[in-house]
This record gives sequence, structure tokens and C-alpha cells, in this order.
Amino acid sequence: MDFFLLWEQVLDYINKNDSQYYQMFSYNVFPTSMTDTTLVITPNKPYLVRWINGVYREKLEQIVSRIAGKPMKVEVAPPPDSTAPSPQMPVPPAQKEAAAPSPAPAVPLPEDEEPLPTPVPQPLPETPATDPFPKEVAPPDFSNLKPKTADQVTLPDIRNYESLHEPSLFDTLGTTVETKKNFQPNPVNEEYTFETFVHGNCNEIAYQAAYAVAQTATNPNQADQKMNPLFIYGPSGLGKTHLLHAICNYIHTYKPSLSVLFVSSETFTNELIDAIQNHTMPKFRAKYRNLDFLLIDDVQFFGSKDSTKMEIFNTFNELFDKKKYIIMTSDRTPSDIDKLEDRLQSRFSSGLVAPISPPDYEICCIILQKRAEKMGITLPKDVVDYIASHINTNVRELEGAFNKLVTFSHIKKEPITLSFAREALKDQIPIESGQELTVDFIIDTVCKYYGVKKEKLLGNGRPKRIVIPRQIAMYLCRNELHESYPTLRDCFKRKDHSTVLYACERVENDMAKDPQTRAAVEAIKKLLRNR
Ligand SMILES: Nc1ncnc2c1ncn2[C@@H]1O[C@H](COP(=O)(O)OP(=O)(O)OP(=O)(O)O)[C@@H](O)[C@H]1O
Repeated sequence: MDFFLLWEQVLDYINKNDSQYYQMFSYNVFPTSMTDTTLVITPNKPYLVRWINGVYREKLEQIVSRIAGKPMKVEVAPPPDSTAPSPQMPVPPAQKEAAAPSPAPAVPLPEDEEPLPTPVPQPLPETPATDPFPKEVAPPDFSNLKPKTADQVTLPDIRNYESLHEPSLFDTLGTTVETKKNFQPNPVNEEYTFETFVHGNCNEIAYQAAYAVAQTATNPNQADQKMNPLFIYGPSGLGKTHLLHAICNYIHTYKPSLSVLFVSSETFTNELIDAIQNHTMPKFRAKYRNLDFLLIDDVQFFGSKDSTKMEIFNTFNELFDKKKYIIMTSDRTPSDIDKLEDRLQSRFSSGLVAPISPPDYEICCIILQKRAEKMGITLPKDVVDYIASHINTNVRELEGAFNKLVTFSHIKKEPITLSFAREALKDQIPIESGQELTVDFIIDTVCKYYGVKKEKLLGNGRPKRIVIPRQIAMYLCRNELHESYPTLRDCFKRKDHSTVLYACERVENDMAKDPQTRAAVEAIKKLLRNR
């Protein structure tokens, strides 16, 4: 069978049976080749490779094998250009008091891509048609929405640097956290909303899904049980807990009458043990089983707690039966949680499993700029670039670096410049790391990337395959090293510094218009960073 036809049938199967994933597969994943035993598929987003391998590959193999009528493997190949980012500025949900916004789709719809043709419907014999997710779901319409007014500018209290760090959400372990309506004090952080969450490739599915789930509070008719439970996973400091807070805040704003409970797995476990010891299980059950939304942070810890597993399972079943939502976060996929028994693993995976990956450079820049904007601080572009290009695996660390910089600048009464930032952040970003970044190193890297000879790049030849790398090398030297135009004129053996100036402007323009140039520059920057 032709692999396109096979893939169409796979999509059709997913549409009927796992419709929460249908859009993601049909818009973002493409079959690329097939042998007798293996179908190779390629997602157009690098994070989907990890997601499919971690969450859905086994299931895909079963589906493909059934359609092909023989055992088949599925191989997930990375997209040809895994470096091209396309982040979006955060789009806030409505601020309207009365009318709540319309629901978001479970997964993002890339603006620049047309949907594939509808798959040929050839259902597998033993697959009952289930309540399919609408095929033509438009992306959320945020066009008439405005961001929240920026808070009053408050400079941090420089006497207490630690207080500048966002409180670690692990600090709340052991405390039951509930929306304002039910408990005092209210530990749900009102700052953590969908509007303050910057989303892009690295977290789009999780963001959209969390937003869609929150919206079911105001649109119960739109509730899609295919997203229940919602399981958000990813490494530390990437905004999983932020999204849980955002859901709580959203419901509190638009539907405060609903009962929402937000706990860490630790709290759940402690309360359960307490209830067993004090013979108060009925009270415990009444608390956990009469909710509209249960949000549990860090469920990876359930794996090691034997005593809780049965209770979790029963709690889940009861909430599911009542069609109440459960949203969980974890640092790994359900199948990677050690010692989590099969039935819990499959419960956790039975809705939408949404990944969050480390942010790319652009997302880090936006987060920094938003933080600065909120504090009324102007952060020079080269400082944003410096921090974002060095600290981009953990948003908590990124924010820590920003807070430290602001504090130091306040204490020393000095403006934030690149050299000030280098000095202030030398513990986080060691200056001596790896090879020194120099004009020569940048030129060598660009030459290597494009496969051109250094003497050609520094020569006077004008073929396009030399001019483009030459201009990109000039742009990178200017942006990464902040060398002056006359210095760069000499380094590049040009007669006039306006050649360098023109090159920098040209590359900047091309990057804005042409994704290929943008991707190339990002790829080279990555090479420079990993030197
Ligand atoms: N995409 C984002 N946009 C804005 N802020 C973010 C984003 N991602 C993370 N943050 C911020 O980073 C900090 C850490 O996020 P959070 O605590 O939600 O991470 P986490 O993934 O739950 O980490 P952990 O697994 O360690 O609990 C918070 O201050 C959060 O607001």
C-alpha cells in the first residue's frame, strides 16, 4: 500500500478514536517513506519528535500494523530544519467581565499552513465511532483582546534579594491550595495567568490545551472529554505550574462558583495518610471527589507512594464518571513514571498528554522584555540577547538572572549595559566558558556552515553563495560581539564601513521576511553558543 494512503487511514483512525490528537497529526506530521517493516514520519516541529516517541509511538505502531495487516514499526524522523523557530507573542484571553471568550482548540493550528485534504474515511472494523472533535476548529479568536494594563512599577526591595525570586512553587508543598472562594489564605498566584504566559513552539500544545480546559468552565457544552485528564509534562522551571495557576485564575474570574482544588501530589499524599491515621476518610473523599476541577502538580511523586495509588485511582474514576476535569503536571510522561502501576499510567495517558520543552531564544527574549516592561525598565537589546542566548533551558533561571541584574543595577546605581550584565551575571554565565567568541571564530563558523573558504568570504568576489555568508558573518560579529563598524570594516577587509552597515541591515530585513535566512542565522548562533 502506498504510504500516503496508509497515513490517511491512520489519520482517519486517530480522528475517530483519539480526536484530541487529530489536528496535531494532520497539520504537523507527514509520512516521508516506508519500507516493508517501517513507516517513517516527520513532524514539522522538533518538539513533536520527542512527544510522539514518548507518548504515542507505540499506539501508532499498533494502528499502522492493523491497517497494514502485518507488524510495522514507526520511526519518527526530525524535521529537516530543526532550528527554525516561529514563536508567537503571547495572546491574552479576554478581559471581559461578563462574556467569556470562545474555546481554543486542543492543539495549535499553524497560521501559515493549510490543512491537508480530509483523509479517506476507512474505519477499522473494531473501532466504534466516538464523539469526534470538530474537524474544522478555528484557532481561538483573540483579535479584539487587549493585554492587561501593566501593574504599577515597583522596584524590588534591594534589602532582600531572595524576595526578588518568584517563590518556588515547591514551597507550597504540604499546603492545600484552593481558589480564593474556598480557602484563606489564597496561595494561587494571581500573576500566573494565560496572559502572562509566553507561548510558542516549545509550549504551544500545553498552553492551548490548558486554555481550552479552563474555558470549559464557562462553556460546559463545549467540554471535550478527550482532553480529560490533561497531563502536562516537561523539565523543571518551564511553566507547568504557571499553567495550573492560570487555569485556577481563569475559573476564579469567569466562574467563581465552581469548586477547584489545586494541590501538589505531596499534599494529596499527606492528607490521605492523615485521613487514614485519623479515621477521617469520608471527609477526605468528600473533599476530593466533589470537585469540578482537580489540579495536581508533580504527579511523578505518586510513583513511589504505594499507599496513595488505590485512592488516586478511585478518586480519578469518580471524577471522570462525573465528567469533572483533572489536570496534572509531571516532569516526565506517564509511561516514564517509575513504579506507577499500569492502570494509573493508562488513566493518566487517557486524555491529552501535552509536552513543554525548553524555550527557544526568541521566547526567552520575549519573557525578558515582558519582565522589564512590567517593571518599567528598559533592557538594552544586547543585554536581552546576551541573557537569552546563555540561559535558555529554564525560565525560572532566566527570571532569576533578570532579577539579579535589576537588583545589582539598583544597588550600584548603574545603568544596565552589556558589560554591567556580564559582570553581574558572571556566576550564572561564566565568561571564560569554552572558546572565546571572536570575529575569527564567527567567520570560521559561518564558513563551515556554508561550506565556503575563508579567503573567499574575506575576498571581493560577489557570487550570491559568498555574499550571503559574508553578510551574515558581518551581522553576527556586530550583534554578538558589538564591534564597531570601522573595526569590522578592517576585519572583513572592506574599503568602507558602510558595507558592514548595509550588510547588517540587509540581514536584519531578510530575517524579518525570509524564514530560511532566519533559520540559518539561528542555527549559526546555536553553533556559536555551543562552542
Ligand atoms: N512560558 C512562560 N511565560 C512566562 N513565564 C514563564 C513561562 N514559563 C515559565 N515561566 C515562569 O518561570 C517560573 C517557573 O515556572 P513554573 O514554576 O511554572 O515551572 P514548572 O515547570 O512547574 O517547574 P517545576 O517542575 O520545577 O515545578 C515561574 O515564575 C513562571 O511564571
